[in-house]
Amino acid sequence: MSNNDNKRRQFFKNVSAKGNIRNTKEIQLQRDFNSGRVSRREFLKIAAAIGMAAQAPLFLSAAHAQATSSEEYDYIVIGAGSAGCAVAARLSEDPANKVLVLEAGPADSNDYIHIPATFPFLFKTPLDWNYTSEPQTALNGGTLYVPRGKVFGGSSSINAMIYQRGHASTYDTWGETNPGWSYADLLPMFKRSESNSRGESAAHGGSGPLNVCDLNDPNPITIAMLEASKQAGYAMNFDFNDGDQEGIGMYQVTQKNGRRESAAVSYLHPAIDAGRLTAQAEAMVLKIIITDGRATAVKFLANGKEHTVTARKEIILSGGTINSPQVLMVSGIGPKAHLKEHGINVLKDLPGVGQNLQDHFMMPVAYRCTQTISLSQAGSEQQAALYAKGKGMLTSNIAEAGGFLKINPQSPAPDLQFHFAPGYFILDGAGNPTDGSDGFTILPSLVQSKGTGTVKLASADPSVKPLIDHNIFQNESDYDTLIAGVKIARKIIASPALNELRGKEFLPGPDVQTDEEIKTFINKYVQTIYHPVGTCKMGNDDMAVVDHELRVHGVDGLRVADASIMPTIINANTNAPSIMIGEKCADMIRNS
Ligand SMILES: Cc1cc2nc3c(=O)[nH]c(=O)nc-3n(C[C@H](O)[C@H](O)[C@H](O)COP(=O)(O)OP(=O)(O)OC[C@H]3O[C@@H](n4cnc5c(N)ncnc54)[C@H](O)[C@@H]3O)c2cc1C
Repeated sequence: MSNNDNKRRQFFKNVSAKGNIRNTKEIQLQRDFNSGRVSRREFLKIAAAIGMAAQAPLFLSAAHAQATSSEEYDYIVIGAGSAGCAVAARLSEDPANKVLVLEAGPADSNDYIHIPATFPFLFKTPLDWNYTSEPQTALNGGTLYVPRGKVFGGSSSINAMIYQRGHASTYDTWGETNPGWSYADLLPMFKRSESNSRGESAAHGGSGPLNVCDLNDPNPITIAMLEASKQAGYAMNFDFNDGDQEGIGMYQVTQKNGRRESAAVSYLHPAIDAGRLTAQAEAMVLKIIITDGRATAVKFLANGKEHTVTARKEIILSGGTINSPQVLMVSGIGPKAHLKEHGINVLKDLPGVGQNLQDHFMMPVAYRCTQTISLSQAGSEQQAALYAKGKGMLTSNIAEAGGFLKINPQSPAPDLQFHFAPGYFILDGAGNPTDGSDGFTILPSLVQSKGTGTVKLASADPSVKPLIDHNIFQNESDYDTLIAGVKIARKIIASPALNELRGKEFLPGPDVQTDEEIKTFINKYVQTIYHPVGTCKMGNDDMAVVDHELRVHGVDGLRVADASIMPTIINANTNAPSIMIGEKCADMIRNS
């Protein structure tokens, strides 16, 4: 049994003992509903009777929404992730639009999605596409783990819930060649999506579907890390999204009452419940069908059978940065020579499909903690009881705080981000000590990496994982930023505010001091921050895949709306921008 399985079991024992997770009756009801033994109406009635009503919409599987080959829709959205949920829900606001969402993964009924602190338990489960990069030259053949949500909500159902938009200058650069994409153009989209618990302001929305708030119960270690940062000389930042990104502070999170606000919770479920759209779970899209240069239908696999549904108006591909280029390529849209290599009939030669992969990279500076107050204690009965009240460690998003600094003074935006975790977070959690000890971690994060990578097909068969090559540290200067980050993390941790909590340095460890030693350590412990973007980039150059209205160049009736369209990576976490892209796409379709 893996370390993760053990943790899951222990955690479940404690939490379910307090009855805060669904009880046996609720689980049985869910099973009966999923298998079709009870109808949706009966489900809601029984859920009300057993006191599950408030949560019931989350557990309503859309498995009953079966699209069949004979059906036609106005819009078909491929992928119920951050962007897909937003675009589909917005399009469905017009009752004249018949909208279908096809999602390869299941509905989001797994408890670990909704309990914030348990998202790493979803890694490498069936709710994760569970990709691994190709061996990386700079890492001496080492690989990077690339989790991607395969479930309603997509990656927003398994992410760390940090709410960030990134620096305005990145969008302004996009806007130079893509009309309508400067930060000033996009701010209304960010605000429209957001309901910030601090209220509406010039920078924030107060009544959008996506709930954003301060953490209900920040860990005392996090508070001490902020104080230590101040002592180390860094400015405090109360709001990273109001135009001034630099400094250190608490992160706002996509949560409500201590529960996750995924794009499915905020956009998709309300639309399903209102009967405005059809969302089909466990429907794996195999191919977009192009007839005479127009995308007309989608072929998908559900319950072991292939179906083809027709789109009267448009198809919107929101499969995410890894899967969207794969779906395009297996459908005949992509670099000619590469498609031919796999025996795919080339319908549109677009050399940029799968190119321009960009990501963020981070690494742990971890210390033992001398008090038993870190997230290692999150599975206790006491914490389970607190969780029932929307408090305690289970409401933690793990990366509770952090900030942004500019290491290279020429950089238009901060190039180094920090993630502060009041627990261990080493090698995607898989490298955490197994002794149950307490610890904390600062993760310096490279957010303006200079290289680009690729997503290529391993096969024409859509069920075969594509080849992901980050080409990490293609540019030697990227090391300098992370090495600077390690030194700053150590400086912060050495500050007096952490005197009562600081144990021994666990990683890199006292022996690792020179730049060369730190570089060797980085090559062993670096990981992605799970922010791949750019593989179907927007623009009008030869390598662009979509135009500024997200329409695939040279193919009618087909748009891409997800993180893959970013021409350059923003310098912060990518969920809110992906949702914004969904909002923007819906707007452009409505106005077309
Ligand atoms: C572990 C983790 C932690 C993260 N932490 C944060 C964070 O704290 N803050 C933040 O801002 N960002 C975070 N991110 C990044 C952020 O969540 C993503 O950038 C964002 O969700 C991407 O949205 P998307 O719409 O591009 O793709 P996704 O949300 O990944 O959606 C793609 C959807 O398409 C579906 N799909 C793909 N192929 C097919 C197919 N063939 N047929 C049918 N369906 C298909 C997928 O199953 C998925 O549901 C994190 C990501 C991960 C994985």
